[in-house]
Amino acid sequence: MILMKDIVREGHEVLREVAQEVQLPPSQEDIEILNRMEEYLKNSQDDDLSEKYNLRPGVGLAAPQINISKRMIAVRLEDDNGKEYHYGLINPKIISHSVEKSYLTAGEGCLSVDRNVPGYVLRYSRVTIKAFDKHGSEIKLRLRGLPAIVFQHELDHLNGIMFYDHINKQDPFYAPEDAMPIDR
Ligand SMILES: CC(C)(C)[C@H](NC(=O)Nc1cc(F)cc(F)c1)C(=O)N(CC(=O)NO)CC1CCCC1
Ligand SMILES: [Zn+2]
Repeated sequence: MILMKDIVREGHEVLREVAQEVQLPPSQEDIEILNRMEEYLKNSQDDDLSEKYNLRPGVGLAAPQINISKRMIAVRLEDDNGKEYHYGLINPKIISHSVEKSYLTAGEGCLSVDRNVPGYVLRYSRVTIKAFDKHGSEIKLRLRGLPAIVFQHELDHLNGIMFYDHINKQDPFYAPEDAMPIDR
């Protein structure tokens, strides 16, 4: 199982690389990696297991964060309506997005960043993502709200982008008029 020691922290070059596309259909090895990433999120959200193994509760994880420079991400969260988003995606890409932006009013953190970096991270409010699942089938996801934020955060990791790269240097809490705040 993935433990916190397996999650690379900022400063590790793999977090600044553009990850490699995964060959389809995915190999057993790649499927196993994706399963372990999904399992980490599940374990980290289980009160007993997260305490027992000292896991930081995560809602998303990208393969580069476990030092695997491949285009795979795992997401596990529920939105405000209780809809579950449990996904393991291969070669995800945004194929369309809103002009409007959204941001978490609490700012963002990262499992690979052991410090607080205050400021708003502006992201597209709505995104359509095309990806492949572990069976190699193509899937399309239309996302908004917190799920859209999480998927964009994970996708950034596949392109070597950290959340704080988006924070306005002059005014970290700058948000355009028409941006939509999302409270946790
Ligand atoms: C780094 C950490 C703080 C653990 C963060 N969790 C998180 O934001 N939880 C959360 C947020 C909400 F808005 C509502 C709620 F119910 C729980 C997280 O897992 N990640 C995953 C990560 O680092 N992936 O690489 C960072 C998030 C920041 C915004 C999207 C993902
Ligand atoms: Zn992150």
